[in-house]
Amino acid sequence: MKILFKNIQELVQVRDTNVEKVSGKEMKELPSIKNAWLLVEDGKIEGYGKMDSLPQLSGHKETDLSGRIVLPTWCDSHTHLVYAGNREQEFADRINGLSYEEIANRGGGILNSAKTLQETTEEELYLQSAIRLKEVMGLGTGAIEIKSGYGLTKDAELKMLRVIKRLKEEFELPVKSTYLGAHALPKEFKDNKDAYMDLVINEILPEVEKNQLAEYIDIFCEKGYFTVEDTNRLLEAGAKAGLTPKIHVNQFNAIGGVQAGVEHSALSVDHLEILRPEDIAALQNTVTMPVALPGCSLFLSIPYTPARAIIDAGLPLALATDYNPGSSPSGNMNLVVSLACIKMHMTPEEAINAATLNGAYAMGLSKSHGSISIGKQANFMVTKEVPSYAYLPYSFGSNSIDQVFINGKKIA
Ligand SMILES: N=CN[C@@H](CCC(=O)O)C(=O)O
Ligand SMILES: [Zn+2]
Repeated sequence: MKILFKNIQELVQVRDTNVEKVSGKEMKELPSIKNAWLLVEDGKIEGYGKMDSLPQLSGHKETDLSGRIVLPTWCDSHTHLVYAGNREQEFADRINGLSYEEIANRGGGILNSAKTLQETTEEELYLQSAIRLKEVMGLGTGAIEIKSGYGLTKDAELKMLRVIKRLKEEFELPVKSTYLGAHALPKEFKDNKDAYMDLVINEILPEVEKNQLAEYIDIFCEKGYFTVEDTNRLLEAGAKAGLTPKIHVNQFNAIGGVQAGVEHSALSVDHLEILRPEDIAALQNTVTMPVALPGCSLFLSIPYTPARAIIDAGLPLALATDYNPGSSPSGNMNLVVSLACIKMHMTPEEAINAATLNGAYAMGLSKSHGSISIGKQANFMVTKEVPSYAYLPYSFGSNSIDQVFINGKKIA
């Protein structure tokens, strides 16, 4: 069945399918068509153009979108959406003066979430996660990556990854899965990190590979968590198991994680709140997408990723939510796009490019998602009556998204 959307006030992010990411100055350009039509057939984008070029059609359904803007759905390339319970008590502790690091050192933080998750059944974990996924889809997310890393035992890591697999099977949007066994060191391994790395690499990874539970591999490369040596060791083993790296680096300290990611042809290096000129230099002419997570900077009151330095150096940049219970308990990409404009000095065009096409690239999806292009999946969102696309980040905190379509089907 063909569906025609007509009289669209502005159709945003229209591109040839062969544009897989945008970098540097290109990020300021957001190609769009005013007073447009969009034709969808069998879940894919069949055509688009200006209303005065609308072809003769028959046997199709029509929807009038006067006054509405249409954009591709958000591509959220970094989340920890599968988790059990919440950590609002630690939130209160931080308000009362404890730092994220102090909370982690007291056994809170990631280890706190891991304890709760280990005690939660697989079914319950699925149900909690499915509620979050439905919520973010309603806010315009049409492709998502989800990590393990709150299990930290063989059973619990595999439980998380099976839940991600079930979300993949039961939801229409593409879900990419990342194995993050090396997220934090469990208490039992406090004095023996190598033994934990052995578990992550020799016990859990083979199961992940055998059961095809992940596409990507991740590690928290950070002082007090895992070193560059741990990162190299894990990523080598991951490559043998067919997993591409997407790694946590430079959140609190720059210790060489960017360089390690680039050397292993990481698809993305994420966080980058603390970035040195040599880290920016290392990213030049590579396949690695830098990913900023401004929700985490807001929530933890840490620096924002220096987007201007990255983009002005000619690099691409993607934006993602980092949705997780400890450092970014929001999966709202609209808020992320607003924060990028307000706090990271990105223009609305740069922020929308970063949250759509470049986000798709950071999940290996830019051939099928992230722009309005003929042959791509018809994943798009329709705004309420708003004056322009810049109104979306400008009106931070308001929900300007009225309808969401995944594979041409209205899901919200
Ligand atoms: N930094 C490491 N992992 C998560 C936070 C985990 C947590 O605090 O639960 C992040 O990306 O911010
Ligand atoms: Zn994260």
